[in-house]
Amino acid sequence: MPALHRVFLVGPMGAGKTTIGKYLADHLKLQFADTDSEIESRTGADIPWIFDVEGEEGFRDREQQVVEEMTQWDNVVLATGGGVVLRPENRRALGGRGYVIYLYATVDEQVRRTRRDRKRPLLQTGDPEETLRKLMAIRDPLYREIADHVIETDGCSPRTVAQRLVRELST
Ligand SMILES: Nc1ncnc2c1ncn2[C@@H]1O[C@H](COP(=O)(O)OP(=O)(O)OP(=O)(O)O)[C@@H](O)[C@H]1O
Ligand SMILES: O=C(O)C1=C[C@@H](O)[C@@H](O)[C@H](O)C1
Ligand SMILES: [Mg+2]
Repeated sequence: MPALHRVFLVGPMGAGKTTIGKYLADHLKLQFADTDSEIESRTGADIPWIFDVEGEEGFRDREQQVVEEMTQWDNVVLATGGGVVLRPENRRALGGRGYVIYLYATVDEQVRRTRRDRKRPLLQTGDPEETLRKLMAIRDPLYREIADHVIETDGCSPRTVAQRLVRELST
C-alpha cells in the first residue's frame, strides 16, 4: 500500500468526493477536508453566491489559493471541487504532492445524484445532462492525467466504494 497520509479525491460533480471522502478518512484514520467547504468558510458565503458575485473566474481564483495551501496539509483526505483540474497549477499541486484517486461515475449517474441539489451553479441553467456530458469530455482526460488510482462508483453505495478503495489500495 502506498504511504497514504495525503489522499486527494478528484472527479465530476456527483462522483461522491465529499460523501465517500468522509468514510475513507475514517477508514484510514486521517482528517477529512474539502476545498469547496474551505472556500465557503473563508469567503463567508456559499458557492452560488461566489459564482453570482465574482463569476466562475473569481471562484477559480479562490479555489487555486486553497488548493495551493491544502495540498500541503498532512494526514488528510482532501475532497476537491469537480473543476479543480482545469487549472494546470492545481493539477501540478495535486499530482505532485499526494496520492490522487479519481472517483468515476457515468454521466447518467452524475445526473441522478445531482438532480435534487441547487448548490451547483453550473447545473442551474440549461440542460444539466448536456452540461455534465460536455464537462466530462473536457475533464475526464485531466482527471486521468493526475490519477494514481481510478475507481468506478456506479451501482455501489458511498460506504461500499470507500471499503472497496481501502481493499484495492492495500493489494
Ligand atoms: N456511490 C454513490 N451512490 C449513490 N449516491 C451517491 C454516491 N456517491 C454520492 N452519492 C450521492 O450523490 C450526491 C452528491 O455526492 P457528493 O456531494 O459527495 O459529490 P461530490 O463529488 O462531492 O460533488 P461536487 O463536485 O459537486 O462537490 C449526494 O447526495 C450523495 O449522497
Ligand atoms: O464541477 C465544477 O466545476 C464545480 C463543482 C463543485 O464541486 C464546485 O466546486 C462548484 O460548483 C464547481
Ligand atoms: Mg463535494
